Amino acid sequence: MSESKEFTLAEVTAHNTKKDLYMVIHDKVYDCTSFVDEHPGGEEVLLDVAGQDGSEAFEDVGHSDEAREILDGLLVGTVKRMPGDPEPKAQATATASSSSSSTGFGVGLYAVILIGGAVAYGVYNYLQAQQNSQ
Ligand code: HEM
Repeated sequence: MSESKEFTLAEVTAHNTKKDLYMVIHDKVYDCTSFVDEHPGGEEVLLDVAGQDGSEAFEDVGHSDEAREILDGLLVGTVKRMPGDPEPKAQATATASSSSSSTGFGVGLYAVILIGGAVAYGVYNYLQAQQNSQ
């Protein structure tokens, strides 16, 4: 099998058993069938993401360079994204976290405007009172 073969996500999904296990990591397709029994983290975790995008699961563990070398040896192709396919996992997470942090900033911004307005109003009233008393 050549490394340049392209798979749609639907094609990868079909390889979801212990005897035929493909996995997508960072938009590359890996045939992990021969590695299932050797995985130091056990076969269960690999079966959990069989035929799916395992990028997040793989990165969460903080696999070593050695693990990444093994991964290179299992490469069979790349993902061919079709219209309507879900976004790559890693990117989807980044978008989600950046949008949540921008929401936080939005709330903070409102607070600054409100407090700033209240302070300005207080100062204005104070100055008026000062002027009136003169
Ligand atoms: C084909 C993809 C994968 C390869 C080649 C691989 C390879 C390895 C290797 C070599 C180790 C030993 C520690 C290290 O060198 O980092 C390891 C540990 C581990 N892996 Fe994976 N792994 C893969 C996918 C996954 C996935 C998808 C998960 C899901 C959570 C996972 C979970 C773990 C865990 C929990 C350990 C720690 C085991 C321990 O220290 O007791 N691995 N993996």
